[in-house]
Amino acid sequence: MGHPLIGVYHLSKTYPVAIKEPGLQGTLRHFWKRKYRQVEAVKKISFEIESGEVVGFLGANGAGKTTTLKMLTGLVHPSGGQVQVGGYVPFKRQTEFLRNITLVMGQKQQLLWDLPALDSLRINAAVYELSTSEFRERLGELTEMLLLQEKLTQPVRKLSLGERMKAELLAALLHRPQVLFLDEPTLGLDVNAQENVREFLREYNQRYGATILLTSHYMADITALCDRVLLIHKGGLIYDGSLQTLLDRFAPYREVQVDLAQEYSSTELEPYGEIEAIAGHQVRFLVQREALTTTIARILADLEILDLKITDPPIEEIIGRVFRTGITT
Ligand SMILES: Nc1ncnc2c1ncn2[C@@H]1O[C@H](COP(=O)(O)OP(=O)(O)OP(=O)(O)O)[C@@H](O)[C@H]1O
Repeated sequence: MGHPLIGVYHLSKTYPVAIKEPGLQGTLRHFWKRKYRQVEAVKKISFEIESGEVVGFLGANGAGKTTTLKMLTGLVHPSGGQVQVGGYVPFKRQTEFLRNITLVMGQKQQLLWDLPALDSLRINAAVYELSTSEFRERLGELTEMLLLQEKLTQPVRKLSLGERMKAELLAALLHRPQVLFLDEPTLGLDVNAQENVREFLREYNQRYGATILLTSHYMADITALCDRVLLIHKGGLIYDGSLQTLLDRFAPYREVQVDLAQEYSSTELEPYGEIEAIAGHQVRFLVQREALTTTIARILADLEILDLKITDPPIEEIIGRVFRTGITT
């Protein structure tokens, strides 16, 4: 058996954080003699990822996802354990390693605000030493996949958030990396733009056999792209396995959102499922998966409704359940 493409073994990161005591005395003492507290952001996590996999990396705010991605890309030095990506030690930041990977952070941008994206892309092409024909060919291909045609010649500040994110992805993928680390690539985008980005990532994975590790707060991103998920909680890895198993065990219900044509009292609505929230004419129910079809049939038959939507419960809700119930496998 060969090595996995990505190997992470007992990887840890502890950040020293200076503590300041309150008041002027504290400030002076802080100045002369700092005291540090250790924050264990990532605690001895281990996992392996094979070439071509798309893996979801889930965890609540502050769980340690970004820190892990930074160790995988060599931006942060691990405090303990080992990590290799494609046979390279990320923190050495060797040119060959950097040519093979990319890191996209939804909340940070690399494109220059006042310039057309095309100008920034030319800079990237020069940094990665692409020939003119390689640049043209990749630009053409990615522009078409991302439906960005006439947008690249406009100053970035004039693009919508979704268009900007797509241009960021184009910039991050111009050197055709084989391993993509994506931190919240759909953050803040509207549903339609989220869908476009997802569709693009799926196509990129299939066309180039690229490996993707991605974090997202949107369950829809994960269900659309990932068969496998890693779940991190307070720095520790608490689940590594199929998404379906996780959903079956910890999200045995779905969320049904109904726009009612008239007002109903909660007593009238209760028989249809556990009421999560009522706001005006909108009600959200939690319904067991196996009761879903019969429940929806009853809602449609009994109530006057304008619209009905079925979604997976939010990621935070699932993580909460996993943690409360505990994983035994
Ligand atoms: N440079 C740093 N110095 C000190 N502490 C840090 C630093 N970066 C992160 N931390 C702490 O480490 C922990 C993990 O943070 P991290 O950003 O990895 O979490 P995350 O899972 O990515 O969260 P989010 O979803 O909010 O981005 C947090 O408690 C955070 O405050």
